[in-house]
Amino acid sequence: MSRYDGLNPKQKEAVLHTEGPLLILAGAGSGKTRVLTHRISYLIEEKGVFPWNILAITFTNKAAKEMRERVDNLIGQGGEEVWVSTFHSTCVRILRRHIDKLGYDKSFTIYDGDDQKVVIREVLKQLNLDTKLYPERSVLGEISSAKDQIKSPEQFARETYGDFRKETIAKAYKLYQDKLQSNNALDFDDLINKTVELFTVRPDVLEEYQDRFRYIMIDEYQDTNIAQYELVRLLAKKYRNLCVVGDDDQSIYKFRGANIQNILGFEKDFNDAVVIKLEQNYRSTKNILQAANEVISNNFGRKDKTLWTANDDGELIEFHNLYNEREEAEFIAGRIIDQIMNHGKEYNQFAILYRTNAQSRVIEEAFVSKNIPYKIVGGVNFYQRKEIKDVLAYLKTINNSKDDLAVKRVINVPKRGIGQTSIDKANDFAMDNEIDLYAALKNAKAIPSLSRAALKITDFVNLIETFKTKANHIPLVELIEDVLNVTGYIKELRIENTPEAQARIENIDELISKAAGYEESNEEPTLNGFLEEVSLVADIDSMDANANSVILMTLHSAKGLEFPNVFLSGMEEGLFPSYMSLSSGLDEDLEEERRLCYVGITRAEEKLCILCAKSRMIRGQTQYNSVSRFIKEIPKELLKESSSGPAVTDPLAKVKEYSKRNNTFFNSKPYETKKMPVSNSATLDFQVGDVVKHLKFGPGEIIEIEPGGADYQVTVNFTKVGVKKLFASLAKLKKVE
Ligand SMILES: Nc1ncnc2c1ncn2[C@@H]1O[C@H](COP(=O)(O)OP(=O)(O)OP(=O)(O)O)[C@@H](O)[C@H]1O
Ligand SMILES: [Mg+2]
Repeated sequence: MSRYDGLNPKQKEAVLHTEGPLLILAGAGSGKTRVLTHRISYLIEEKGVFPWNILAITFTNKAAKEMRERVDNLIGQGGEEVWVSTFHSTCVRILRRHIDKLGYDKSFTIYDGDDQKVVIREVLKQLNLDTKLYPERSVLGEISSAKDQIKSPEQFARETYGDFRKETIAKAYKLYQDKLQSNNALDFDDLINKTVELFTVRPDVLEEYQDRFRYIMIDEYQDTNIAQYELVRLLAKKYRNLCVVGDDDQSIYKFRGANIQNILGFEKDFNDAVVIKLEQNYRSTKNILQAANEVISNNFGRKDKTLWTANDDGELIEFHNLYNEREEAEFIAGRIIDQIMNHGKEYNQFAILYRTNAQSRVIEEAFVSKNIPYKIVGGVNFYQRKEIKDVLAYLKTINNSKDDLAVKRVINVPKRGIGQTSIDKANDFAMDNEIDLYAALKNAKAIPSLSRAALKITDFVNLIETFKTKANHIPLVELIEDVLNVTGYIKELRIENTPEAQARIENIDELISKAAGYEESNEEPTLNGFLEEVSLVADIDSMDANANSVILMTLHSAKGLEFPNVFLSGMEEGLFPSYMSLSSGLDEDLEEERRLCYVGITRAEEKLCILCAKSRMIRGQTQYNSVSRFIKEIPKELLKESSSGPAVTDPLAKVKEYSKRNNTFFNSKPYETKKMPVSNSATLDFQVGDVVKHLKFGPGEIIEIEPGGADYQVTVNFTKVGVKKLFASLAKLKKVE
């Protein structure tokens, strides 16, 4: 039996169709990603294609890593020669070799969102623009969307002629771009656009890559933007072996320029494309899949698809309407503990998904107080932390001293008596002479009115120069340690000796471990390579599938992933669908939210639990929102209220919870009021004085039983762990006869 027999006939057809354009358009969990990995192995093993002739593009680094693992498992040796990477990493690899042809240095730096903000701030200042009228974020947003459409500053200016505001933004865009170039830096959008530019101005380079990537595959195709599509179109033009897989119902990045038209455009640009539809879902239970199908069927203007599954019906979908966000968090925590203690589940089988990053904090707090290990994906990224950015800025300065931002970040960190005025003078000097800041610093003595600061600047330059020399001879880890010691950075933290400083030291240690790992896993580790790897790590990479912890992330980050148990939290009007999508009044915005909901529901394999809160603190204000319309779109026979109560620790909250369950739960039609099923506490089979056994704590004696609203609170004196108060319905105590 061949490994391809495990595929259904449609999937097999897609795997076997290797020559010419192919579009696989299919719903969630239908095996699109699986088809791609099998296709790669089929090309290599059955068609004799060289691994290095294959390019597979995924949406996140995490997805690339997973695909790489699957490919390695399928084909073993040689698999590592296949390029499996995101659009951004693919472009970085190409640009590192060829960007000099566009007038950049090959050691260019990649700017993240924070770096971009620093640059745009300078731009707005230089153009004397009022940041109230031109907020940084919105100017950056407009620049980014111009870049998504591959519009140069000049083209943008031409198209906006006559519109004063846009003309001003065009000027800002131009200056922003000039600054990036003189810093020898690219932002994330540039990575794609510069590669397209390279391929356009240098057909010879394009052809080299066309010959290299004879077989191209793209996952999550529905979320590519115009620039990315152009890149693919160029690469695939010669051999036309392009296979894209996607689901128009999961297009959730319109705000980043993703363009559903690309799916339609594909059929136009490659008019002989074969289209294959997959209709069987292998991921979810019947109930979960039906709920997803029902919700998405409310969108108009979609390609109609019928997705079915041979999986079991599974459990009903739970829905809980809680009092506020804290109770929601407590509920989730209680439920997870119950599942772990009484149902043999593991932490890593749970994922909590939410619409906005800010929702995670309360859930995190509940988890911390209950000792639930968790990993948060997104939010404050490790690489956004001050100390990490500082150390990296040193490394960037050593690697590419044209990077003015990095130089400015470290020139007086730790403090070495170089004040802002001196830095400004050096900066002016650099601008006047059209050189980079570091070059100006090297010439400090020539800068007028620097006086004593010139000496200190020269010391700084000498320090960096020593590191530069060392960088070529010593391992990366040693270089980082050297930087930390010689500059006194670590000493300063040690002297500070606060828990916060300690945490910073631990983070730096973590970065050193990261560098050591990089050196071990790369045959030719370089400082440049390390910085590149680090700057490409999207938030999602902090997720380690092997770690046994609960995963918290936004719905956007969850795309393509699957988990046995999923909690969808904060399903309220104004939060999900978002206030923005409701207030715009545009159907397309609401439909994008609904697609996001479809993505969320279809992440669940076995169990889905949907939550909402009657009141919620958002940006410091309590809001009272009604139940999300998306919940109302799920047929009520698929929903149920769970039978075990939440682990509410505050007794008053428990009473509130009880009255809510019996009076107000589901009070908004179309749902009927459902009575909380009598919890097992009503039939307690033990009394005070009995010896009982607990799954985790072992044997103990019942000291007290207190009746509560919906449950009993039982006080037990355990032989091993002492006195504990437990909720009867959660604790599952067994009387020892
Ligand atoms: N023919 C098959 N037999 C058994 N399991 C399958 C088959 N096809 C897919 N699966 C399993 O179904 C699950 C979903 O597959 P996959 O992740 O490839 O779907 P997808 O279409 O890419 O989903 P999404 O739209 O969410 O990205 C995976 O666990 C996969 O291993
Ligand atoms: Mg997929």
